[in-house]
Amino acid sequence: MTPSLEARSLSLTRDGAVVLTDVSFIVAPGEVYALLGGNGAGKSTTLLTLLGFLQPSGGEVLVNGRTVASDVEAARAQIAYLPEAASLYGHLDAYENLGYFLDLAGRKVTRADLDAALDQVALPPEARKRRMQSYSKGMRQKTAIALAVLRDAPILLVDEPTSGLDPVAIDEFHDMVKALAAAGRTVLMVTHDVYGACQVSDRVGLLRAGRLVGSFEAAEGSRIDTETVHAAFAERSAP
Ligand SMILES: Nc1ncnc2c1ncn2[C@@H]1O[C@H](COP(=O)(O)OP(=O)(O)OP(=O)(O)O)[C@@H](O)[C@H]1O
Repeated sequence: MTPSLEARSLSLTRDGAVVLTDVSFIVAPGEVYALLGGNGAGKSTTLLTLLGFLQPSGGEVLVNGRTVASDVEAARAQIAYLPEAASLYGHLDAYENLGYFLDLAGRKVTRADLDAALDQVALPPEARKRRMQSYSKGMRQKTAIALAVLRDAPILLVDEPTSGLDPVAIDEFHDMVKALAAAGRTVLMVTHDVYGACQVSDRVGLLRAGRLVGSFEAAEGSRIDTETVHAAFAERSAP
């Protein structure tokens, strides 16, 4: 099966500094993959490279089996990118935001379609007509995920999804990710959160100083062991 996302011996230099070195991973369709690492490990850089905003200095990145550099627009059309702060308009309500961005993407949707997507992410109906500047981070994130669902993007790239969320919102986010994956979408999330990564992911890659130093997979019918990943994360020097 063609992977949804792939990094092949990816290396990258930013402002003369080596930021990624020989990073390789595969994310299969319908899989949740967490790229875990500390500050400055290269997680966001990896996402930006998959989106074609940064160019590899070595190796390549592929979306659905095609090198991103060969057709950046085709790659981006497959991807919904959720940056840490969801970029929606505070002076518009949820319906207006979704309508505006879907219009830009050339999608025609009805109010019923919007409500169905907002139901799916459990955004309370009474909030939907409120300006988004009054939303909590969790509510903004739900709206952004509803947008990704309505755009029908098969791949979601999510940057630090749970930072600043309360425990209930974190659980809701994890449930959404699992539901999206169960419906066949591929999710790559970058995070510092060992526990969350292990809860929700099929596989976890550990990035340290731009190198992938560990890869963890759940045994059949169980979750990835948080203790093992935490111990690897906490190691000071790369093996
Ligand atoms: N615009 C930039 N120009 C040059 N170097 C950058 C730039 N942005 C990030 N870097 C450097 O690239 C390295 C990786 O940064 P990146 O943002 O990918 O890390 P990260 O793992 O996402 O970190 P964090 O968890 O803190 O968000 C760091 O050393 C950082 O200083």
